[in-house]
Amino acid sequence: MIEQEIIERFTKSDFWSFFGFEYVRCTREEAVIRLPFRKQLNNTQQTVHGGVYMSIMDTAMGMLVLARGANDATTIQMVSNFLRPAIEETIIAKASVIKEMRSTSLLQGELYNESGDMLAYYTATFRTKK
Ligand SMILES: CC(C)(COP(=O)(O)OP(=O)(O)OC[C@H]1O[C@@H](n2cnc3c(N)ncnc32)[C@H](O)[C@@H]1OP(=O)(O)O)[C@@H](O)C(=O)NCCC(=O)NCCSC(=O)Cc1ccccc1
Repeated sequence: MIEQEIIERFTKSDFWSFFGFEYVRCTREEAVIRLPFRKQLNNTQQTVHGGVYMSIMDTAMGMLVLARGANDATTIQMVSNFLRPAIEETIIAKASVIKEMRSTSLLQGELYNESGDMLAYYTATFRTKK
């Protein structure tokens, strides 16, 4: 059972509204959030900044780890494979758990545009407290 309180803690945070994330779903299997384009997210090449890619993915992964029952969690490692620039388009982040261990969780994630093209692929490790 997914903790609604965790989802609300994320969606009501200042960080969430600063970026303009939109909640799609969070099940035990995956967390999905969206980020509609606005020009403030662009780098100087007029593509969405790589740090924005990592921010939405870290947020989706953090939500999933906590919603699955960890009392506390923090990212200790995250690898971003930037596959395609986002040019004036909505970004969709999908995070899932590969393996939950005693004190760490291994996650994977993908970013897509609305056409279904993969923009980036992630693996990350979260330190967790049960
Ligand atoms: C807490 C800790 C990770 C480690 O505590 P410390 O006191 O420094 O060290 P201590 O020695 O006590 O280690 C304890 C245990 O940990 C282990 N270990 C340590 N390092 C590593 C490693 N690199 N890799 C693997 N394991 C490691 C160590 O072996 C030990 O294991 P043991 O207990 O013997 O089995 C600290 O370095 C830290 O806060 N880093 C910053 C994290 C941060 O800022 N992330 C970004 C913000 S998150 C975000 O924004 C997303 C989000 C949103 C919402 C919700 C969720 C997520």
